[in-house]
Formats: sequence, C-alpha cells, structure tokens
Amino acid sequence: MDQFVDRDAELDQLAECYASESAEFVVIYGRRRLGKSELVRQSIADRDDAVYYQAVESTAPNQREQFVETATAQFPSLRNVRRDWEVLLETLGEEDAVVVIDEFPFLIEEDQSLPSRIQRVWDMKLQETGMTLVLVGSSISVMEEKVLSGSAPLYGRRTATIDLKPLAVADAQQFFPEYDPETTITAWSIYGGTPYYLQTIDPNQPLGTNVQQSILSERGLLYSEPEFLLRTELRQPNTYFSILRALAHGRRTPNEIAGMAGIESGSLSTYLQKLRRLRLVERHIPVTESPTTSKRGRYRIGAPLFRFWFRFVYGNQDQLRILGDDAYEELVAPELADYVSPLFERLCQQALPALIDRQFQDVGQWWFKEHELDVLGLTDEGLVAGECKFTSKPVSEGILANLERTASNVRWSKEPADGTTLYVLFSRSGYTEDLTDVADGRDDVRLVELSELLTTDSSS
Ligand SMILES: Nc1ncnc2c1ncn2[C@@H]1O[C@H](COP(=O)(O)OP(=O)(O)OP(=O)(O)O)[C@@H](O)[C@H]1O
Repeated sequence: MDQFVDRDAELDQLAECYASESAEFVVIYGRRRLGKSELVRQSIADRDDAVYYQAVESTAPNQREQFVETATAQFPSLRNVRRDWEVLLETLGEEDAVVVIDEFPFLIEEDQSLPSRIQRVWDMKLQETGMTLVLVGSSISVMEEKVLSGSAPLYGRRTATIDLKPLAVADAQQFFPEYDPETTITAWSIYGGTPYYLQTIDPNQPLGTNVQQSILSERGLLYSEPEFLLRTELRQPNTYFSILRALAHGRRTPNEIAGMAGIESGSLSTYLQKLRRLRLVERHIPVTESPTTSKRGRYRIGAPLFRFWFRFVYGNQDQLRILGDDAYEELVAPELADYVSPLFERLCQQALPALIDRQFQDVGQWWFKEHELDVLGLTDEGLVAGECKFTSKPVSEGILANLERTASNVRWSKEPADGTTLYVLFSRSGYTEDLTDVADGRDDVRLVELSELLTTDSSS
C-alpha cells in the first residue's frame, strides 16, 4: 500500500488499549472494505508482542492449526500446548500478548460454541492479565448477533469498540490529490469513503476513465462489487436489489419505494430495517422533528458506490456492453450533476458546523408540504438555512430570495426567542456579481466556495 490515510483516532485508541496494564477486549467491526484489517495491521506493525491471525473459511482444526503456526513465530511456548482455543488464549494471556483475530465470524461458522468458550476463559483467567484481545469482523449481522448483542456470551466483556466508518471527503481526496474541488466531490459521490474503492482510482487519469475502467467495464474490479457483497450478507437478495434500485432512482418514501420495487408496502419495513443494519440504507427525517416520534421518514442509500452501481450498472449490463468504452460519456456524464446533487447536499450539511461560528445542536434536511431546505442547522443562536446548487450556472439573487422565503416556513419548537436566521449558499459554479454584492453588504448571508467543503473536518 502506498500510503495509509487518516485513522489517527482509531490508532490512538488501539495504542492505549495495548499499553494498558489491565486486560482489554476490543471489538472492531464495520462494513466490508473499510480497512479494518489494514487498521489493526498498522496498529501492531512495530510490536513484538502481537499476534495477527486472519481466519479463513476452513475446518475448525485447520483454523486452530493456522493460528498456532502464525503465533509461534512470536510465542514459541504455544508449540507444545493443546490445540484448544481456551488453552491457546490462556497461554498468550500469560505473556500479556496482543492477540488479533480477524474475520472472527469464520471461526464462529465452524464452531458455534466458540464465543461462550472465549467468555469462560476470559472470566476465569484472561481478565486478570495484561493481554489485549481484538476481535475483528466484517459480517455486521454475525458481529452484532454473536458478539455485541445483549444475549451474546461475550456481551459485557468488551472494554472498547471501534465501529469503523468511511473516510471523510477531506481524507478521501488524498487518493486523488490533483483533482480539482468539483472533480473531488464528484469522485467522492461515486466511490464514497471506502479505501478499497478509492484505491482503484489512478490519480493521473481523468475521473471518467477511472469510472469506466473500474466500475462500468465488465472486467473492472468494482463491476460486480455491490452484488457480490449483498450476496455474502443476504440469503435471498432479489427483493433487496429491487429496493436499492428504487432508492438509487430517487424514490424516498415507503410508498414510492414499494411502488417502484413492486412489493407490498406492509413487508417493506422488514427489508429496509435489514438494509439499515447493513449500513447500506439510512433513514432521515426533517431535522426539526424527533427521531423517535417522527413519522415522516425518508430513505436513501448511504454508501455512494452502491448508489452509483444501482443507478448505472444494475439492470444495465447489456447496454454497458454495447456502449463499451463510451459508457461513461453516453450513460453517466449526462446525468452526473443530477446524480451528484443529493450527495453534494450531504457534504454541505456535514461541513456546515465548521463553516459557521455558532453552537450547533443538529444539522440535516428539512421539508414540510411543498417546502424543502437542502440544509438546515439548528443552533443556540437560531436557524442556519442553506441551499445547494450543483449546476453549471452561477447562483443568483433569486436563489437567495427563495431560500429566505422557504426558511420563513420552518417551525422549530426550541428556536431561541432572540434568534436570527443565517442564509448559506453552496454552489458548484460560483455566484453572480449581483449576489456577491448583496452578500458583501449583509452579515446574515454567506457564500461558500467548493474548496471550503474539502478542508473542513466533516465526516462521511
Ligand atoms: N486508511 C487507509 N489508507 C489507505 N489504504 C487503505 C486504508 N485502509 C485500508 N486500505 C486499503 O484498502 C483495502 C481494503 O482494506 P482491508 O482489507 O483492511 O479492509 P477490510 O475492512 O478488512 O475489508 P474486508 O472486510 O472486506 O476484508 C486494502 O487494500 C488496504 O490496503
């Protein structure tokens, strides 16, 4: 790997666990391809008291044998002990070792009793040692059911959890440092913050060439990626495919999604719940409402590459084959601005607290009847209303006037009595001179440049 990007907070957290004198039990999980393995490998790179074992799909005896093989290099004492997880871990506990078991779900698949056996040896022996046990897993469903949930044997033993998230756009851009801000935002809207996807980008090639080669071409590394990942997590993925396709084509409410996916609205929520647990779909509500009581939820695909794939690849494979090397230009380029817009809005929402000097309580979208705000920040000093335009024309005064009108419809129960509303505009293609003049004369209007979105510490 050329360069390990970011993850400073997680590396610090792990270093602290390794240094601690008491026993530490760390669970690392998160969607596939986010860099869990790379993170733990980096975290132990300079240590001589650490074992890193990546489980494979094999029989339980083979898995144990491979573990011993890996670990004896550092800890020869393991060679002569019984091939039994309790005994192996107990021996490593006596050495105060750092033990990382990656792809832990593969071990559970072969031996369902493993979590409760680890729990026993942890309670009886390991918790009194200085060891760190790190369990890493990609299958969110298995990690949640077998390791994290209240009914799992290992529940309550954890001393730290790392729920690894995608890289923020400001970090993701290190994979293509030469791209201008507009291309960077477009690239992030397609690949998201997943290192495995980002590293397919050749920074010396135009974005279109990269997308053509890695996603749209039959031989591309990411051509079948979303389908492959869904098939590994879901037994009957077809209905999920239809739902994701509907979401990728802009359906947001349960009725719209069920309508396009051709399924009954009654059964939709079970599917959506599963997709949310897999971190592929997000539910959001008007930011002024309470997440527990609001009934006005809308859904969207959270992982950009999945959104792109379900919009341009899924069901289009024949057309992509016919278009060949022209697929990006013919199929994607004409729709690109429309595709990027909602993700641009999300970047603007995430960047807002760093751009505006106010105490934020929440930021999101807002809608009521026909009124809609791309960005609404709730702050101790009042509302911050924003409009995002990822269009080829500069934003003009009319857009500001619309924004002011729409914002006047917002009702927020906790709005401070002496609060004032700020208006923020985000534009791909700059601002007209008239608008710039107006903004210069008003301290409640802020025009944001694209590059400002890439330097803030927003998280994806
Ligand atoms: N922070 C990072 N900076 C740069 N490259 C990274 C980073 N994290 C991971 N990578 C690269 O991305 C790829 C995927 O990472 P890794 O295999 O660690 O992911 P994972 O979450 O363990 O994936 P899976 O669950 O699918 O096995 C690897 O090639 C790795 O080198």
